[in-house]
Amino acid sequence: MKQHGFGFAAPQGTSAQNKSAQDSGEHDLMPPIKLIRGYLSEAQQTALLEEADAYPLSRPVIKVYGKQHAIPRTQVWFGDEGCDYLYSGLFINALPWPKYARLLQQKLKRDFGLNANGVLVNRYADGNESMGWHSDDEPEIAIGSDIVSVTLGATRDFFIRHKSSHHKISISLESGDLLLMQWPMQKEWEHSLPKRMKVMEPRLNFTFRALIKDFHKQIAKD
Ligand SMILES: O=C(O)CCC(=O)C(=O)O
Ligand SMILES: [Fe+2]
Repeated sequence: MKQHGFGFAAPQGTSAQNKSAQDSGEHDLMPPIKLIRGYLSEAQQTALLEEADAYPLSRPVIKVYGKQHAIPRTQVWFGDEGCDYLYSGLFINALPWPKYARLLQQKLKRDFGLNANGVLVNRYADGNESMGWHSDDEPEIAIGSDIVSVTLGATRDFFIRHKSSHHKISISLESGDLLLMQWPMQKEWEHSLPKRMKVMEPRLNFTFRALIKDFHKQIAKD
């Protein structure tokens, strides 16, 4: 792979906050998020996209309402040792961090103090691929931790909906954008990535998460 001589330095002007969140309701109920447009430079985006060409993505089959379905996207989980993830009833062993995903994790630590020890990478081949409504509220996610989502490739709409009022907002996420989902968003809000048939290009999304190390080993012992 080509080497990109840059150090994932802290960005200039990480100022935009909630600006492009389109409020579709009458009231001002807003999820605890921060949106940073253009968080990654073009060079950083290229490095990650090129690296991702070699990621061992798979399309696991999960149970939804009692029926088995192949997920409408492909994914891979990278993380520290002991940071395995049980996601939609699926046990995923952490694979070792690739170089640029690791550099991005370290940059998020510098810029936000984020203690992520794993990242779920989702790839949506085109607008026909999607993710349904859910919260990232698995028990192994460390209490009080934020989740950071970084988008590469195609622009896609991202929905956030309040669990009880169903108040919904839509954010158009573009390549290089970062969405910080702050604790306790996952308790009160769900999110989804709807299908968009006009989108022909692939999109990659990295969600960095802080897991309780050895959570599953602990459970097995109990
Ligand atoms: O692709 C996205 O923007 C959303 C990904 C997501 O919600 C997840 O991985 O849990
Ligand atoms: Fe999610």
